[in-house]
Amino acid sequence: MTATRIDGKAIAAALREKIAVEGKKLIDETGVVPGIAVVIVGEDPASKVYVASKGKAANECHFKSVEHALPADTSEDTLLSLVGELNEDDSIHGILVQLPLPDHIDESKVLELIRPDKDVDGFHPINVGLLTAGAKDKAMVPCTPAGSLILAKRSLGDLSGKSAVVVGRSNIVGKPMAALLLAESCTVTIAHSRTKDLPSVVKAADIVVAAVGRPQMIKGDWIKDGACVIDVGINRIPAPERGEGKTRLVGDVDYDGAAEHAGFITPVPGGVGPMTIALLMANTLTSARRAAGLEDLDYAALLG
Ligand SMILES: Nc1nc2c(c(=O)[nH]1)N[C@@H](CN(C=O)c1ccc(C(=O)N[C@@H](CCC(=O)O)C(=O)O)cc1)CN2
Repeated sequence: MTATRIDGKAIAAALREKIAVEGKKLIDETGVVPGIAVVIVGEDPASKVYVASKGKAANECHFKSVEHALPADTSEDTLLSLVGELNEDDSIHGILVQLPLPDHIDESKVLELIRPDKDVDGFHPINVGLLTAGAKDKAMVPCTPAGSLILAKRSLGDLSGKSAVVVGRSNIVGKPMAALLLAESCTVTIAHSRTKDLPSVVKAADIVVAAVGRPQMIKGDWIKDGACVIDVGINRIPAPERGEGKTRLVGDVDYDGAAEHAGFITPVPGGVGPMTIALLMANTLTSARRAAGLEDLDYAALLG
């Protein structure tokens, strides 16, 4: 079997276009301009690229977009004060603090200060609790898992009764992904570094979500024939074949090997990553619509 490649880049672009139309409609009909503030601390090159992409996407969606770039030695108190100001700013509907933060800043303190209704990352304990309690319609859902779910549903249709394995138990991806799959009535296993016989656990799954942060760790012959493989990993590895000192991005899955078994598979780059940014725009629009007293949009349905 040769898998169908899931074109996350194209799907994300289509979704951003739909959001731009809805953003414009909201502005024209209510005067509410969706506003997002992205805060970055330090000089991490990858984080700078992601933050720039978020600003560009927000502009294309007709949103107000504000970037706060703080030096790496910014104190925790300074960052907390900024978040406090953004919480009070009525023109800002979404606040995102780019992760990772420098070691001297307590990440959970910062994330817990963001007002839950402006928490477009979905990392605040209130949003985590709503999602875990099965009330995802009231929550802000983390962008990467929400985007991954859209890709899986577009590939397989109804996920009810399917077996899913999420490899990785991070708060950002693994745990919310498992909650979303459970809400779709999948039978969900969360696998991690202590899981015994990981290849067999993966082999049993109709849906494999790889979010472990280890380049090409999941091998092709671990994948069940016809499975849907969603690769969340973004790892930069040396690529001497491209020239001295060159690198390339790979996922957590051995793409070529897995594509021989899977029915559907996301590439890296061009799979889940672009969906993360599209869903951030979706969450910002949701927050602005809620502030205007409007109901939530169904972004999967909007995509058609
Ligand atoms: N506050 C947050 N911090 C981080 C998150 C997050 O969701 N919220 N996720 C990641 C980084 N991230 C968004 O912030 C992100 C990562 C990757 C991509 C992406 O589009 N990747 C491209 C490849 C880009 C490249 O060439 O490097 C792809 O996969 O095609 C978007 C967003 C950690 N921090």
